Amino acid sequence: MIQVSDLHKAFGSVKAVNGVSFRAEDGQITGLLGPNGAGKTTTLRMLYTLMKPDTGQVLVDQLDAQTETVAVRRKLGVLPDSRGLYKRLTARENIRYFAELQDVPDAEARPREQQLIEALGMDDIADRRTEGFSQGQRVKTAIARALIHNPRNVILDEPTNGLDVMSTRAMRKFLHQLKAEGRCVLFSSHIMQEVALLCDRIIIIAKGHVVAQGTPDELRAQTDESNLEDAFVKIIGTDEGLFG
Ligand SMILES: Nc1ncnc2c1ncn2[C@@H]1O[C@H](COP(=O)(O)OP(=O)(O)OP(=O)(O)O)[C@@H](O)[C@H]1O
Repeated sequence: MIQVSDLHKAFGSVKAVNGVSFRAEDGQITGLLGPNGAGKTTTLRMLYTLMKPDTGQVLVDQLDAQTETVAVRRKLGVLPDSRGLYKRLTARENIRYFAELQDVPDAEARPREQQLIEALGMDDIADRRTEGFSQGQRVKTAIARALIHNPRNVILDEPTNGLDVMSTRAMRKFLHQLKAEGRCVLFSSHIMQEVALLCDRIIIIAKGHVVAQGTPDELRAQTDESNLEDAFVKIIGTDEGLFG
C-alpha cells in the first residue's frame, strides 16, 4: 500500500506539486490522471525515491521513503518516464541485470523471468539487443525488469504512452493480472478513457493539486454527471490535454 501525505515540490518559482495526498490500496489499480504539466511525474518520482519532496511524507507498506529508502525501493517495481534500458544488452540480459541488483537468487529469478516474458508477450524479442527496440518493446522490457524481484507495489509512469492498440490492450490485461495477484498498482496517465477503463480509484491532479479522488461512481456522484467523461471535464474545468 502507498500513502502520500501533503507532498510539496517546487522548481524555482514553479510549484510542480503543491499539497498532494492520497492512498493506493493493495489489490487495486489506482490511476493518477491529469493534463500535461499537472505534476504526475514529479509526484511519482518522489514516491519511488528518485526525488526528495520539499515537505510531506510517502509511506510504502508503512515504511517511510525518506528514512527507509533502500527498504522502500525493494518493495517497489517502477516503470520510470525515461525507460532507460541498456542498449548493448538483450532484453533478457536487462532483466537479469536487475535481478542481480535486487539480489534475487537465480533459482527464483529464472522462472520469474520466464513468467514475465510470457505474460508480456516478449518471447520473440527476449534475446535481441534492445538497441533499436520499438516503444512497445522498450516498455515491455522495462516492465519485466521492474518486476523481476516480485514487488508488492508497482508504479508505472504513463505505461501506454506510444503503444499501439494491440499493445495497449495487452498492457491493460497485464495490469489486471498484477491487481489479481493482490499488488498495489499505481499508474499515471493523461488519457481519461484509459484511466476510466482500468482503475478502481482515480486521483485527479491539476496544477500540482488533487482536485478530486474516488471510485468512478463516486466521481460521477460528486459532479452530478452520469457520464465519466463529463465528470472529468467538470472537475478539471477544461478538457485540454485529457484525451489521447
Ligand atoms: N526538473 C525540473 N525542473 C524544472 N521544472 C520542472 C522539473 N520537473 C518538472 N518541472 C515542472 O513541474 C511541472 C510538473 O511537471 P510534471 O512532469 O510532474 O507533470 P506531468 O503531469 O507528469 O506532465 P506530462 O503529462 O506532460 O508528463 C511542470 O510545469 C514542469 O515543467
